[in-house]
Amino acid sequence: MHEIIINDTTLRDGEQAAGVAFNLQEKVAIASFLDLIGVHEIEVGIPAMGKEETFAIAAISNLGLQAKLLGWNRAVISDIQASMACGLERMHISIPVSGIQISAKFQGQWRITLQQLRDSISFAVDHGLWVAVGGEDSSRADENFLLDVALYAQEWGASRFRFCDTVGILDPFATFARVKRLVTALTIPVEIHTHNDFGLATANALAGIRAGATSVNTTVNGLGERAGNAALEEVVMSLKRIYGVNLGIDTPRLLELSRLVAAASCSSVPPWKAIVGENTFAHESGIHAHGVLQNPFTYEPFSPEEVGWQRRLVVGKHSGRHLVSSLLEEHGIFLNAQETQSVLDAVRQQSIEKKRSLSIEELLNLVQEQRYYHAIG
Ligand SMILES: CC(C)(COP(=O)(O)OP(=O)(O)OC[C@H]1O[C@@H](n2cnc3c(N)ncnc32)[C@H](O)[C@@H]1OP(=O)(O)O)[C@@H](O)C(=O)NCCC(=O)NCCS
Ligand SMILES: O=C(O)CC[C@@](O)(CC(=O)O)C(=O)O
Repeated sequence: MHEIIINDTTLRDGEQAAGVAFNLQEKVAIASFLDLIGVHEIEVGIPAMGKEETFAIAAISNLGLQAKLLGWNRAVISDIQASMACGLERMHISIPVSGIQISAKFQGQWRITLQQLRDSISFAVDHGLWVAVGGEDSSRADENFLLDVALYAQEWGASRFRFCDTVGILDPFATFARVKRLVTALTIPVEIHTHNDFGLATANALAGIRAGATSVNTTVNGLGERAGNAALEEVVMSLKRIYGVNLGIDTPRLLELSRLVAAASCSSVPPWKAIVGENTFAHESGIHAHGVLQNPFTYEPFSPEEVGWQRRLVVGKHSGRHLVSSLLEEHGIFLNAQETQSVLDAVRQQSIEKKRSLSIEELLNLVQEQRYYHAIG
């Protein structure tokens, strides 16, 4: 597959998630960690937001990171000036491209919209800046109009065009077709930006890449507006494991990064969240655990260590004899078939009462209780 750039927007679209507000230290820590694990580009924020944001962005910009840093701007010259004042040299300029957005923001005057885009690209290019343009709501735009905007952006000096599925309404097939059309018509690279309103953000990001997008927006844990964005960890691991594309990202540190962002965003990651959820390499069910005990790949797509986890085998309502025996044998306890079954029955009962799996200590206590019952019975 072609070269793929990860342009992570945890610090911009991620932070736009309702109720999330990173402080200076958190922004710096997240940017530094993204850089440390090898993320290629970071959209650091929106300098037009004012003092606190520009202070944090300037601090990141002064770190001398390897990753390329982009500031997000409206097609407004004062926004770009604010980005320049932070020391940024790469500008992302966003412009609405759908009828509904142009009506709401530019009273339907698409000529004025285009003029503002041209003026802001020219301003940035004249100041020696690298410019990317984002077509906000590209997925709901008239396809010919979208293409015209992208071609104008290219002609006016933009070096990349971002296709945004702003309200996450496309499926992977439609994403592929729309992005392909842009990739075929443009000479500048295309970036894909997807939202998760129907749970398709990662699938759509991959479809965009398959269609020829060479750059993809991600956020850690899929954080972002409404249902969020394509998750960094999902995109990176899908590219690595499904498509065999190694981006040079230190994937064993993805879990640490996820925890950093979860703490900074005061939001916990669901246990079943792909790649970084705590259940992703936990096995409780009897049939699965039996398989995993023979060969972990029976029920794992790749090794847990590859993303920073360790495999967990836990006993609970759905467990079977093989798992119970195996865990007990690790603690030097060898039971016969009947004893194992009675421990398993007790595990099921306790698990239902407690509404969770049991810890190893609880399992060992159960064995002791069972033995006691047998002794007095
Ligand atoms: C950018 C920001 C500083 C502007 O604040 P504000 O001046 O108080 O204005 P509002 O947010 O209420 O309204 C947005 C304005 O930007 C305009 N606008 C929206 N998108 C635009 C674009 N891509 N290019 C140019 N103008 C745009 C709107 O038409 C509206 O203009 P108006 O003030 O002339 O009516 C503020 O919205 C902010 O801090 N935003 C950060 C988060 C955010 O909105 N992200 C969304 C990215 S799409
Ligand atoms: O970069 C752009 O042009 C738009 C990016 C955006 O994130 C804007 C948003 O809704 O916050 C989107 O999804 O359209």
